[in-house]
Amino acid sequence: MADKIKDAKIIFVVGGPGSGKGTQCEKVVAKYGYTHLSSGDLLRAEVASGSERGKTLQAIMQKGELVPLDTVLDMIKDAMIAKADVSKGFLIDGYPREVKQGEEFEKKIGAPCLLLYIDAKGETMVKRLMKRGETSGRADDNEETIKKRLDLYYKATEPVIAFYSSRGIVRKIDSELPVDEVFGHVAKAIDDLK
Ligand SMILES: Nc1ncnc2c1ncn2[C@@H]1O[C@H](COP(=O)(O)OP(=O)(O)O)[C@@H](O)[C@H]1O
Ligand SMILES: Nc1ncnc2c1ncn2[C@H]1C[C@H](O)[C@@H](COP(=O)(O)OP(=O)(O)O)O1
Ligand SMILES: [Mg+2]
Repeated sequence: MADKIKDAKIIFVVGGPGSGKGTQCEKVVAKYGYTHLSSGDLLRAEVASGSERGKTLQAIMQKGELVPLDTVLDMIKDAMIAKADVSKGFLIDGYPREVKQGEEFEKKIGAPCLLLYIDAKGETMVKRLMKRGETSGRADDNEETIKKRLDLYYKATEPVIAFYSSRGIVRKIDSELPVDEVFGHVAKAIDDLK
């Protein structure tokens, strides 16, 4: 496994709920052809399959909590293996959500070369998620769950940024700007890798 993907770049995309991670990842895919793996999307696909495991996951996500580390890491790992031969880079979106997830990822898969920290204010994220909730159909895009997700982000995920900052691979991106301007900064961070 580690062998197969050793030449591919691994980029962690971290930010609060509704900060714009998915939006920016789509644009990176379009410009750079990297493989986008969103932990949330992988989990929602499992829920959509109607499996027993999916039902358990749905209940956790609806409460705004984190699903067990092993579940999400296995899903990401399987998805990476499936693309290992063709991918020049992986965008790991929504992972790690706590420091422990980062440590386990590195033990089982490899080290990231960049962490894109997609940063928006709490009130901005809430506004965007309430708007997204009008059409997303997502069980967690409602006021009560959004508040829990935000609290958990500040408590569990922000320490991830400090953890990787000490390694010098964090690029903080101001996501209050319009989408294309945000992408300008994202693209710069990726271009600087070369
Ligand atoms: N820079 C931005 N300016 C305004 N709206 C944005 C911006 N980035 C994302 N959005 C909107 O905010 C919502 C959340 O974005 P999304 O990419 O799904 O965030 P995340 O994956 O971090 O939860 C979406 O409805 C998206 O269209
Ligand atoms: N790395 C991870 N560890 C544990 N749970 C995760 C996870 N990634 C996603 N989940 C679960 C809990 C999240 O509240 C939910 C939705 O995640 P998401 O789609 O990444 O949200 P968003 O893009 O709005 O930030 O899925
Ligand atoms: Mg997302």
